[in-house]
Amino acid sequence: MTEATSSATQHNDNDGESNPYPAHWGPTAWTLLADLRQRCPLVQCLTNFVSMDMAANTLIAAGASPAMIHSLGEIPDFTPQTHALCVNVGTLSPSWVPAMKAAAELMIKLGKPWVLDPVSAGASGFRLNTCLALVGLKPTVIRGNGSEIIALSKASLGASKGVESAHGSSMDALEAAKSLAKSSGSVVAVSGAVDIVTDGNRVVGVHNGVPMMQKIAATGCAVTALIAAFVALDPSHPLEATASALSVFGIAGELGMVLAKGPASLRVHLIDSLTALDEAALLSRVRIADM
Ligand SMILES: Nc1ncnc2c1ncn2[C@@H]1O[C@H](COP(=O)(O)OP(=O)(O)OP(=O)(O)O)[C@@H](O)[C@H]1O
Ligand SMILES: Cc1ncsc1CCO
Ligand SMILES: [Mg+2]
Repeated sequence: MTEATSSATQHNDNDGESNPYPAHWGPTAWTLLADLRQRCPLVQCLTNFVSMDMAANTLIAAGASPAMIHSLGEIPDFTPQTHALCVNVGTLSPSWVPAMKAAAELMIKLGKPWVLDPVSAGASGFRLNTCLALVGLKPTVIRGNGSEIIALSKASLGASKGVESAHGSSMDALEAAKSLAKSSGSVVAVSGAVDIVTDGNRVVGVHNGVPMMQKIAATGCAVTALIAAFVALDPSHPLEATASALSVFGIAGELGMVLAKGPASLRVHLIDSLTALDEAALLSRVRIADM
């Protein structure tokens, strides 16, 4: 047993009342990851230039198949072949918007899931209006940091540190996340030390990951792509799929951290750990709780 696995067993050994993490979440997350590796869902990503590499490698490490195909002209032929779509506005320019809308509309028409990452939604009017229009196209899941979810929920420009959250805790965005989930019909996830996932009524917290994950560009974008792959497997249970993807990605970070010397090597070891993640390590580390 590695050092990482042995310490994990201590905090998730189902020792009755002292353990706040219901035992069903481990098998739920493992079943989805095993299914993902078996079915290798094709995930189309219209994503920002910074995240293309990290998101593609995260999808491959998990067992999915990424395609960073974003031109409007290819959508009618290509998008129907996909199992899920990820739209990320990180390096938005006006020429990208028609393709984002067309791909999302086509997924809805085909009854397939799509996921929105509203990077820095409150940074400018153009970005906010684009994100609000995309929310109107009924994403299955919206995943952002605290500032992004608050800006979307209030439909107003707001404080952020560029693409990073200006809010110290994801909990600051809990009410905004619930309200956005209710108004949009989407599952909403807020990343942070504890990732919050809500459908507007039910709320779960995912207590996996390590703080250094924030020091790697595009970990948030990568986990949004991973959520798209998980939702492809079971589109009728997006809350379970989203919480499981966040937990699996966080666990890969925890395991990677054992070998990492800093953010650059954590990035490498996170991808390696996600590739190698087995049932025993996953079951001992999943930390998802009702809130
Ligand atoms: N303090 C923390 N402790 C543990 N995990 C964290 C912490 N902060 C963030 N994470 C994890 O890091 C990942 C990225 O979350 P973050 O909130 O930094 O996204 P983001 O701001 O959208 O990132 P980016 O825009 O760079 O892609 C998530 O998987 C999240 O769970
Ligand atoms: C740094 C950065 N700028 C636009 S998108 C992006 C990646 C993290 O969201
Ligand atoms: Mg982000």
